[in-house]
Amino acid sequence: MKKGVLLVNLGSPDSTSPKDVKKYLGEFLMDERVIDVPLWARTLLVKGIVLNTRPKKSAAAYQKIWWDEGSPLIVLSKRLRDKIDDHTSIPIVLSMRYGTPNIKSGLQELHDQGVDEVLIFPLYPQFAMATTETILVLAEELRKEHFPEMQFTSVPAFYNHPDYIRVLAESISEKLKAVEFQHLLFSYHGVPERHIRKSDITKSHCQIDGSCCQTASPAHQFCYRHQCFETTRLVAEYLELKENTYSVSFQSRLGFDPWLQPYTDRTIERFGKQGMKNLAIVTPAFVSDCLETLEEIAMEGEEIFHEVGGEKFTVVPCLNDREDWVKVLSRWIDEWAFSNPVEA
Ligand SMILES: C=CC1=C(C)c2cc3[nH]c(cc4nc(cc5[nH]c(cc1n2)c(C)c5CCC(=O)O)C(CCC(=O)O)=C4C)c(C)c3C=C
Ligand SMILES: [Fe+2]
Ligand SMILES: [Fe+2]
Repeated sequence: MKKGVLLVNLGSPDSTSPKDVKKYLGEFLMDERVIDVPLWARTLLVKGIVLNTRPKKSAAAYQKIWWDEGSPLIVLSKRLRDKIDDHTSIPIVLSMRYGTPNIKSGLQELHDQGVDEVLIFPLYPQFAMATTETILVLAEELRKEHFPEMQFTSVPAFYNHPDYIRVLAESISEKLKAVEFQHLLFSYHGVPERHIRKSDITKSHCQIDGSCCQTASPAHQFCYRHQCFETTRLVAEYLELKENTYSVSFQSRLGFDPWLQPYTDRTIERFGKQGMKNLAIVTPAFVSDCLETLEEIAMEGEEIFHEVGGEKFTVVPCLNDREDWVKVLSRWIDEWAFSNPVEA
């Protein structure tokens, strides 16, 4: 059998035009693992309401961060793929869950290269049904329908992997070594609380209260909230951060359901109002800089902080195509490809 890797990230619109943004948001938000309500309700909400208003607003936000080469998320993911490709001999293809290049074309590309054993590699450190799970489910549907001879293995969430923690912690320490900051905020993409309960394999562990995520449980294999806290705890331990000098918040909420709290925008506002002058922020749910880090955090977040009296707002870049990150990913891929040889 011949091995290959499908790296998968979230995806972006093809351009910043409201038409392309509408197409992208339509695909994204009609995913039953993103907006997890019955099809009729999702259709009414997304096609009847959200797609009539949000594309214009989102397109304006994308225009603020778009690069000459295209969407930062896609450009940075391509750079990462190319650098990994320089380190390893097995085929590496990049796909996006929404928009282009899509997962079907990625699998086709691997198939055309003779690959029949594929490592599906969702580029998300923490598991969520709206990210990792939707990739794995779609890939499996496509395999059954179009590539039945292929075999898939997938990379589990790496939120607590020592290599990931080290690289993330080093990236923070590099950015902050010459910066004075009073507090480091770990801002993760939010999800509706309902998603956490749905992913609870024990069906009773996740209460989304003060203690469940700190109490050992098999539910944590699929608990996004627990995994965010663990990433934070391990990075804080690595960097020897003192208690009360760091905390967790959740950004990018959409709609009226309760999402994971505390919300990032309100946290930034509260810090400023309490008199904090220097705030640093890191966004570990994203491995590539994107709309949510470059616009929502680095632009809007900074504006909120300044409006309430904050002075210095430092944003740690995502891992993107950092050399140590590329080396870690290449090694993980090589370990999968070469430590487990399939008999001829
Ligand atoms: C309504 C539901 C959404 C859920 C649940 C959600 C979870 C989730 N998303 C990411 C990563 C990214 N999201 C990005 C953009 C984005 N996310 C949503 C909605 C949900 N995300 C929307 C509507 C958008 C589009 C922009 C907008 O209109 O606000 C991005 C950036 C994409 C880019 O092109 O740069 C990323 C990355 C994670 C990790 C996650 C759950 C853990
Ligand atoms: Fe999102
Ligand atoms: Fe939990």
